Amino acid sequence: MRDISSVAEFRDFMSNLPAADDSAGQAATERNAQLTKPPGALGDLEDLAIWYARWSGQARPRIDAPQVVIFAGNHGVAAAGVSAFPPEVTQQMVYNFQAGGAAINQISKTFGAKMDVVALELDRPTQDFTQGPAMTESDLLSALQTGWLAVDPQADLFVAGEMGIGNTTPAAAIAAALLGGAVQDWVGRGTGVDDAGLAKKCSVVEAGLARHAEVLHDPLSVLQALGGREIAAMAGSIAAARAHGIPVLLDGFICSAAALVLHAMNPAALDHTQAGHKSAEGAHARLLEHLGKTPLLSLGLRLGEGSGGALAIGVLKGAVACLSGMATFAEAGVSDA
Ligand SMILES: O=C(O)c1ccc[n+]([C@@H]2O[C@H](COP(=O)([O-])O)[C@@H](O)[C@H]2O)c1
Ligand SMILES: Cc1cc2nc[nH]c2cc1C
Repeated sequence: MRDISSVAEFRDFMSNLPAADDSAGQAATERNAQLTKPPGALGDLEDLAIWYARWSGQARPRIDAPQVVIFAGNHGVAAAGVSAFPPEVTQQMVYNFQAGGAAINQISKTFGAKMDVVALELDRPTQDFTQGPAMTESDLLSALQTGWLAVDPQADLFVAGEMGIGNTTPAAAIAAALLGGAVQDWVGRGTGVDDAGLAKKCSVVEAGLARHAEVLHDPLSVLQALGGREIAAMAGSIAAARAHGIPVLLDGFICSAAALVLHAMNPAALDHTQAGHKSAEGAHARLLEHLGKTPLLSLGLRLGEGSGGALAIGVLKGAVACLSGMATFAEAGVSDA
């Protein structure tokens, strides 16, 4: 599928997802067993490389063209005082990404990833979700499409990142809506709000859940009612990567909330993804548990902008280089056990 032309078509795609390439996975598993190391000595790197083989469809894969995309969006709820920073920082950081001055520019460069920045109508924030749906259906579709089209079909690895002042609030609202539990368990300090800010975030999320109670059973309606453009774009991009056969590294809490929407639509939706890292935003660990994902890194990051996902490119590249580049016992003349 080259594009999505309606929300219904997206739903259809999500219920008919492409499968992994089991024969590439099988060949990679057999090769891994012959490599010059004690069985299992590369630990989680072995399963990681085999996972990449299955989802890239290459028995002896290489990672040469990773792509990081940062989706930026603005949020009506930001006006309610839910962030430690003012909303204009979203646009200012977009300029910083474009000028090469942000953390993600340095991390992408370090791991040989191309980086794209996609700003989604920053001068038209979503509606405050305590007052009405954050997005119209047409806003939702347009953000899903923007995300879908941002994925370079030639990329061999994709990292979904975001920038959006206030967006830990919609991310928490999505998680609370789809997974239940106490709102406080999903709300955290984001960019560093104080106790009053934290209490405000909880009441905003409570009000959003109450306002949209009738649509909470449907994941895409939750995304429309409580989400944001960059969150919907990340969801669209993760789905597009599946369509193109491109494995994905997820980033932090907001990226994982976008991924959760897809997972709620189809429990197999994230099989082509790995959690790049566990963020310091407290609810991220809980969210990853629900998604059944073990993070590759846990470095206390709470930056967003794809940073944790992009750092994990290094780990995945190392895993794949070992699988594909190591000699076998027979090739190296090393005695097998
Ligand atoms: O990725 C994370 O887990 C993460 C945790 C806390 C904050 N952030 C970033 O900080 C912004 C959202 O924080 P806030 O306080 O404005 O909701 C947004 O630009 C995110 O990229 C990101
Ligand atoms: C400065 C700044 C940089 C960011 N990068 C991602 N989210 C961010 C939030 C702020 C406030």
